[in-house]
Amino acid sequence: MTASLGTNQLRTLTTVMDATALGDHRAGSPADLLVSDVFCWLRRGEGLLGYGEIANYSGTGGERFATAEQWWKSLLADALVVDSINSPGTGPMAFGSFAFSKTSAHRSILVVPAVVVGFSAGTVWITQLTVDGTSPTVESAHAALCAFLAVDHELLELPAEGTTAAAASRGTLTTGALTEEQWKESVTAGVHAIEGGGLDKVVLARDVVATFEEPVHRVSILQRLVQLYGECWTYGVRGLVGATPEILIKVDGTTAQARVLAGTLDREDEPEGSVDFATTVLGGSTKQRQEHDFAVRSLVRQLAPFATDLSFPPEPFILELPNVWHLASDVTAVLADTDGHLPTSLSLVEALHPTAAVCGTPREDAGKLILELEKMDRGPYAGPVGWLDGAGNGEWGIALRGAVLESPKTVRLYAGAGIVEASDPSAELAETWAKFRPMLQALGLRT
Ligand SMILES: C=C(O[C@H]1C=CC=C(C(=O)O)[C@@H]1O)C(=O)O
Repeated sequence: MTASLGTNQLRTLTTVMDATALGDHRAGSPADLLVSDVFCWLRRGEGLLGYGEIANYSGTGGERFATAEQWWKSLLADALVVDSINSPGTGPMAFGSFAFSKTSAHRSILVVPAVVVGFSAGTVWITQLTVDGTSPTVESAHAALCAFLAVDHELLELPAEGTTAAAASRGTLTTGALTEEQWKESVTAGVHAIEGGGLDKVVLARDVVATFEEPVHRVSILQRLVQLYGECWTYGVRGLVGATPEILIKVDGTTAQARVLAGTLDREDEPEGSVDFATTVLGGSTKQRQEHDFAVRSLVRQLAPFATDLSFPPEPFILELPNVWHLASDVTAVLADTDGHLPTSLSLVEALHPTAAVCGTPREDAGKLILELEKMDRGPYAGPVGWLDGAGNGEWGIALRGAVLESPKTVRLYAGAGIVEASDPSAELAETWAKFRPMLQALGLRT
């Protein structure tokens, strides 16, 4: 583990944001406040944006969640907090992204920003965080935000509205770890492993690499995802960007919620299709229902020890996204209090990750097969991405429908599909293309 923080205690100040203090800067909606290296967690006009970095944790291995939590707790231990709002996401907070696998070389991170702007239920707040011994004030918080927005404005020539990240620079797509044929062979091997007994489901993913002539604009990727995939959670944590429809866990006080997805239908194959059509096709497919049920059961099994009450509807609903329909189940839990302590969002992430929506059933066997068949390090793909605060609240999505900006002109995209006994390799391959679509659109490689 490595960690960096100033020598002084963490000090934070949270206050209702005064939009007029932003002067010329875009005042209103979160999308107006996106800048090139912003930390981002947004959905339907609500969420959190972070600017700058004052402290961070980074680590690898099986203990990455526990060591990150310890680091966060030690930072909070003597923090000086002034918070006039006191709701999830106010006060001390950090953005995070964790590697999918404990064997990954990719470093999991928690990053404490210098300034946070939050949007929730009509309230807009600003938090300034310091570790350099200075005490934030209402004025210094707004001034710091203005500085981040102004610098970015000077550095970045934003593409005209409506243009896409890569519109100015042609991009090419190349194979990642496996060719399409090789990946289909891996799917066939996965199906054989399931037929052999002991394994019910394995989620197999693949990567493709987009290379551009000109540097891509991270900010316009985020803008485009927010604009096109408003129903999803648009995330940006350093080089990791995307718009996920799946929530691993959200903690708000004593309540926890998850949105479990598994079971997919490409909307492009059925341009005239409606939600009713998707209900019939997805809901009526034993294969899709099986895939979904494994995912729900794995989440519920892992969450149950932390809950006094846990509920989910008997039937999944259809989640309609611009690219696909999914079978979806929202699970709600009342968290159990142990010796006066509720589980934190990060401790639940540790217990729940990876669910059968991104790994398989049984988890251990599926995990081993993924390493063997995918021939790649998933890095942060399908790992938890989101934020936590000082009170234990947080929102953690599963990093799907995303990509890693590996260099200014290179972007690696990831997508996977749940494999069960009835899986057809060509259909699963087509499904990965449907799941690449949000990032391809954001990069201007598809309409
Ligand atoms: C593994 C991915 O999606 C998961 C989430 C929803 C539906 C899925 C499916 O139908 O296979 C996957 O379990 C991905 O987007 O890369």
